[in-house]
Formats: sequence, structure tokens, C-alpha cells
Amino acid sequence: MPRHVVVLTGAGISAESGLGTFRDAGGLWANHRIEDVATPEGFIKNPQLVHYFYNQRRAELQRVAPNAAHHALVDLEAELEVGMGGGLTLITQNVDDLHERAGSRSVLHMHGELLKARCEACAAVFPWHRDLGSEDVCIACGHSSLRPRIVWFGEVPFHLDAIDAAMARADLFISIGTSGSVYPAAGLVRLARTLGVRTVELNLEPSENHDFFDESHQGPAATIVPAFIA
Ligand SMILES: CC(C)NC(=O)[C@H](Cc1c[nH]c2ccccc12)NC(=O)[C@H](CCCC/N=C(/NCCC(=O)O)S[C@H]1O[C@H](COP(=O)(O)OP(=O)(O)OC[C@H]2O[C@@H](n3cnc4c(N)ncnc43)[C@H](O)[C@@H]2O)[C@@H](O)[C@H]1O)NC(=O)OCc1ccccc1
Repeated sequence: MPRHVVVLTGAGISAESGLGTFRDAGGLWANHRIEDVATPEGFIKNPQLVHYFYNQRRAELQRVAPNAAHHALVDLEAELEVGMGGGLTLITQNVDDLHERAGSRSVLHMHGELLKARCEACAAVFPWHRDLGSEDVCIACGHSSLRPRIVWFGEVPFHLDAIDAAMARADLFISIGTSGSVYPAAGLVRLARTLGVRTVELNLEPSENHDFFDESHQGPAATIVPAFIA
């Protein structure tokens, strides 16, 4: 029975909660060009468009709730800690707070969080639950240079050291609801293999890294994640 489990989640785990994924039909990238809304260059060129993109998603987030897949990971966290004296490291590419709302206690948001803002003048980070705009002022330094605390393309993801440390002690790596198309997140399954860690894919369809998994189960996350964890 594995004791130290690393789970990586992507947009697919939040799909059944009603949040759009990126690459699926009608997904986020169907209506917006990545370079316009998810790059530092796009933010300099058109901050209103970028704020509009994230304000839409922040408002939508407050209308949805975690699903059975999020809740199953809370049970796994407790089981590993209490039962096995081990632990769960939950790494997510998602910027939503559905893992925390389900009850997950330690979540590594490697691509940031929608409900936080960061000041580009003094680097202060604080919770932000309403629309964000260029006129908004940083409560720490008074400058109006706030941006969503999100990792854009070309920017270094968060928590890379904690992620490497968790992978180094893992005995099971589970990937849930991700297409495996964005790096360095998509490279974690290969790192797991080089470390001799067992790898499992839980996804609606085979991901771009399907061949790197020892075991793969296809289906909707809210069904297959509780089934796999039970
Ligand atoms: C497009 C891609 C090729 N480009 C990259 O990967 C780039 C460049 C790059 C770096 N290394 C490379 C190597 C090779 C090639 C390119 C690169 N990477 C970067 O720029 C990264 C930064 C990338 C982060 C960008 N920000 C995001 N998000 C925040 C914004 C926002 O949210 O708006 S990425 C964003 O897109 C990705 C979307 O992927 P998924 O979540 O998987 O969603 P998707 O829609 O694609 O797939 C959904 C899946 O779910 C499944 N599904 C659907 N419904 C269900 C269901 N119901 N149940 C189960 N599964 C389901 C579907 O079948 C599908 O498989 C996520 O990562 C998400 O966070 N930064 C960096 O590399 O810095 C340097 C560095 C790196 C390391 C160390 C030092 C320096």
C-alpha cells in the first residue's frame, strides 16, 4: 500500500463542477488566444482584456462547487496521514479553489490562484474575490499595479522545489484530468518513471503522455476517482 502519494490535477477534475477546460470544444482557448490573455506581454498590451478574462472566471468560480473527485482526494489525504503515517502531496495546475473548498489541506497551486492578487510594485500578495482592474490600489504600497496571482506562459511556476521534494519521496504518482500539454507539469510523469515511482492516469480520454503511465483508467473524474481511491 503506497504511503507517499503525489497527485497532479488539471482542468478535467473541475469540469463536472461546471468550470470550462482549456482545450476541449468550447473551452477557454476556443474563445481567447493564449498570447492575448495568459502572457505577461498580453497584460502589458491590453490589461483590460486580461482583467476581463480573469474577472469572468473569478465570478464563475463563485457559482460552482467541488464534485465527488475533489472530495475523494480529501478522503485519500486523511487515509494516508492517519492510516499509513504517510501523506498526500496535491499539486494542481488549476487556479480554482475547489480542492480547498472540498477540504484538502495542503494544495500546491503551481500555476497560481484566481482568488489572489499580486502587486507588481511591492510584490505583496493578498486575497481578491471581486473584479480586479487597473484602477485598483495595492493596500500595502498604494500603487495601482495589481495583477491576478496567476503564472502566465513564459513565467516560472510556483512551488517547484516542494514538487521536486515530494516526487523524490513518492511511491505513487496519480494524474487526474489533464491533457499533459503544458510544461513543466506535463513532464512530471516522466520524472516519476525515472524515479521508479508507479504512475496512474485517471482521465476522460488518453492524454498526450498516456504511454508513460503504468496504469490508465478512462472516464469522468467524479466517477473514476472515487472508484480508484475506494
Ligand atoms: C503550450 C505549451 C507547449 N507551452 C508550455 O508548456 C510553456 C513553454 C514550455 C516550457 N517548457 C516546454 C517544453 C516543451 C514545450 C514548451 C515548453 N510552459 C510555460 O510557459 C511554463 C508556464 C506554464 C503555465 C501557464 N499557465 C497556465 N495556467 C494559468 C493561467 C490560466 O489558468 O489562465 S497553463 C493552463 O493550461 C493547462 C491546461 O491543461 P489542462 O489543465 O490539462 O486542461 P486541458 O483543457 O488541456 O485538458 C483537460 C483534460 O481533462 C480531460 N477531461 C475533460 N473533462 C473531464 C472529466 N469530466 N473527467 C476527467 N477528465 C476530463 C480531457 O480529456 C483533457 O485531457 C494547465 O496547465 C493550466 O494551468 N513556464 C515555464 O516553462 O517557465 C520556464 C521554467 C520552467 C521550469 C523551471 C524554470 C523555468
